[in-house]
Amino acid sequence: MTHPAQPIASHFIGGEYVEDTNGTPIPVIYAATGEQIATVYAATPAIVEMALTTAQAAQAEWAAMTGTERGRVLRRAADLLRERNHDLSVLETYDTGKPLQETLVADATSGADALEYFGGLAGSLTGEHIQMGQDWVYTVREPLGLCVGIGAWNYPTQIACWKGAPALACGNTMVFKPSETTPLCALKVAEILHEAGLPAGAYNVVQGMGEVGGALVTDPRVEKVSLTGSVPTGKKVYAAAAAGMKHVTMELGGKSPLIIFDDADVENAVGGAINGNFYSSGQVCSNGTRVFVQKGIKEKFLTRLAERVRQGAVLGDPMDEATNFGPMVTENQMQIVQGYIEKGKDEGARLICGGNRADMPGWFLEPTVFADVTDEMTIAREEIFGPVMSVLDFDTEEEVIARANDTEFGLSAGVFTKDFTRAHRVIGKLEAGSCFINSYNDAPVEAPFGGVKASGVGRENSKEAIKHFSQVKSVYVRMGDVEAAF
Ligand SMILES: NC(=O)c1ccc[n+]([C@@H]2O[C@H](COP(=O)([O-])OP(=O)(O)OC[C@H]3O[C@@H](n4cnc5c(N)ncnc54)[C@H](O)[C@@H]3O)[C@@H](O)[C@H]2O)c1
Ligand SMILES: O=CCc1c[nH]cn1
Repeated sequence: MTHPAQPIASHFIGGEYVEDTNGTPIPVIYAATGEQIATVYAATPAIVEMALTTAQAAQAEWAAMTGTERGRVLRRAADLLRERNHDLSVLETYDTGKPLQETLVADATSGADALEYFGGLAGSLTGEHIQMGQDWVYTVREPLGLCVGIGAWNYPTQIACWKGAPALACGNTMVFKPSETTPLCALKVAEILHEAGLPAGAYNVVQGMGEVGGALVTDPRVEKVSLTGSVPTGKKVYAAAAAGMKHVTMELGGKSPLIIFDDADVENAVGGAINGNFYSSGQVCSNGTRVFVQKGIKEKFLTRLAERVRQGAVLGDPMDEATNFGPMVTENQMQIVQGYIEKGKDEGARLICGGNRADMPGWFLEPTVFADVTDEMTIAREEIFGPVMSVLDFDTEEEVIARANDTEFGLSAGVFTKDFTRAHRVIGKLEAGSCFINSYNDAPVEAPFGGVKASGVGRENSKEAIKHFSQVKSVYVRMGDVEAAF
């Protein structure tokens, strides 16, 4: 019998599902059991061509609609996502393995927020009037044209919406390629957008690995590439886009610092460290995986952290809403993370809790905390993308700022302290794009999201995203005669 997660077809192009079984088969494995629940086929060159031609052809009609009309479609799609949140969350859980307790509140709901927010902004996209004596200049905010979105596997619905919503609000069309690991959810986003009234072809989904992504990025018809992925992929995609002088948004990896001062509320700091390391089993780009704890509260912090992790983490069937900690997305990702745990032990970090594969089917790892981690250790330098928290000690504010910034990454950073003067002073000196004070990992659509340094270029969400999916035309208008030299 066909599994309920099996999509109607692999791709969504021109407002309908499209299949081409000549592409490489991509098995979809449910991470909680290891069972194959669906198969999709990577896009062939013919499918890539169909998607690009269709999206390019749809752009003029979509851009010609008023912003209010475009916004109405996006807001209708947001309503549909919310109405169908339960089914979409179940699908997200099948796609990623993340527990339903999480997907019910963080995935289709976050996608709906993006569609609602950018739908609301679409009618307000205006230019400026600049008076120049009698003459004047006006500016027009124009769409870029055909945009490509490429997703990572940790938030398949959210990423499809975070890229699609601002692109469409500005009058662009999109071809979106989900991660080959989680190909299911973006198809539903495309289906719902068209059900909400999007013109056929304005948002298309094609499946495939890096090769398909590469074909999309290098196509001369594409004006903009928005990637969510790792730093190595980001460097390749940015270079390929630059060769065609394309606009880019790069949402890449991190190794973010979370700094906890002696005066912090310990329970809140522990809560922040848990949210910053164990949500989605640690598979979150912005995670604060280097937890710097000032020496005065170190042992108190570690004791409460270990108690809360041991007593609170419920590993189990992700479809059971009592489960709050799911498996790694793939067996391969689990093995990568296991390798880092072994490195942590070998390099002398002190294991506080976890450290093992859980004794159950699927790719489950225990939430793991290392203490006495030093800056040179591999687990303190490389993005692990799994449930492994490194706790490092520090003495002074100046010292911790320098150590926090000593990384190629710059996605996020957090500070816990009761001294708000210090909180703002420290945040002001941290090299990171998305920061938190006495909190961690909040990502509302109203706030810009993105990194500095190797963690990325551009911003998603908020009004900032509009700037990254549109360009400004300026028009000088002379009201009098033209003076010329001859
Ligand atoms: N900053 C953010 O917003 C954010 C959010 C989620 C995940 N991430 C990062 O994503 C990474 C995990 O996701 P992943 O393993 O899927 O990343 P990845 O870099 O392996 O793949 C990301 C996407 O790029 C595609 N791709 C690979 N090579 C390509 C090429 N040459 N040309 C075009 N496309 C190509 C993949 O098929 C996939 O769809 C982590 O580093 C994580 O930090 C960042
Ligand atoms: O994984 C990165 C994007 C994100 C952060 N918080 C929620 N989604």
